[in-house]
Amino acid sequence: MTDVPGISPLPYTFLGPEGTFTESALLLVPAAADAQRVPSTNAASALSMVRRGEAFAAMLPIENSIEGGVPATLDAISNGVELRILHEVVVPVSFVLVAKDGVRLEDITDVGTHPHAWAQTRDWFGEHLPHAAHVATNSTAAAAYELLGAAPTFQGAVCASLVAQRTGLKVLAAGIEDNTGAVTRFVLVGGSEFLPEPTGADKTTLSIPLPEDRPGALMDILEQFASRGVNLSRIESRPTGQFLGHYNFSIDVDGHIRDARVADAVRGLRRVSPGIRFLGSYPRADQQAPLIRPYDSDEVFAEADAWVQSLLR
Ligand SMILES: O=C(O)C(=O)Cc1ccccc1
Repeated sequence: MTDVPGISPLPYTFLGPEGTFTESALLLVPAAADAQRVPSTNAASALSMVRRGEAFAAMLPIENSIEGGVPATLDAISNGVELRILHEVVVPVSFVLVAKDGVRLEDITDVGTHPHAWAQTRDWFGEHLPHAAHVATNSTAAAAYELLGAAPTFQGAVCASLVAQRTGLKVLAAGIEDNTGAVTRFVLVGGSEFLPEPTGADKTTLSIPLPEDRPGALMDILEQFASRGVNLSRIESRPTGQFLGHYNFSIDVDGHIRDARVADAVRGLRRVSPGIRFLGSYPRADQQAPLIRPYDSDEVFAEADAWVQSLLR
């Protein structure tokens, strides 16, 4: 495994088209801001580009503080050829409602946007356009561009103000997010040959199939983290699609796979759920170092290992 190279000859891809919040997040990564960037239609096609070696890495939204995980991203990284999260970016987002010239607020019956943008503006629409129906699009910018197409299926779109500026669409309302403190987390996903170096403030993402349908199965998973003092910062279940009641747990924990306590938890998880996927260890956006109990430090793990080895000699 190698550290992430600074410069790549391959392009970066992102949930497009141009003007998505995901593109703005990608531009915050210095190496990507200087590289070629190619939009993808959805998470699955972005990751296919990486898997085929046509893109170095893909930037995708993974979670926000209002609606939780982004299912399309969680599913696309948990299935198929293994990939690694290399980097995360956390940004606040603000939305505008746009329409073509001449369309008034009261003319809007249907609104196109990404499901997470709709979830973050629900109260505003409840108050100002209570009868408006949501039409789901692959991204916010895709909705805005559809308004300019031949046969839009909605009259209004929720997107970034940047898209309104670029397209000339009229802003009918700005700052329509219900919660001004809401943030979205984006991840840069690359090939499984990369592993960013530990920084002391890292995150590890895992996808763990619930081993079998029996009492305590989830407890067995969680116990692996608890007993090594590994803190969870996100846990979500997604159906595997195989049969009803079969779930993958998508989990973020504090720490790097090179931290002894995280590696030991992952070893335990491999025994409990052999289908576990390691989806990467990467620096935390907020640079917050975790609290580690004295007996969960690398040194104490190493001492315990050495002691057992000495017993076997
Ligand atoms: O659709 C976009 O612009 C995206 O980048 C996805 C998204 C949607 C809503 C909030 C944050 C990101």
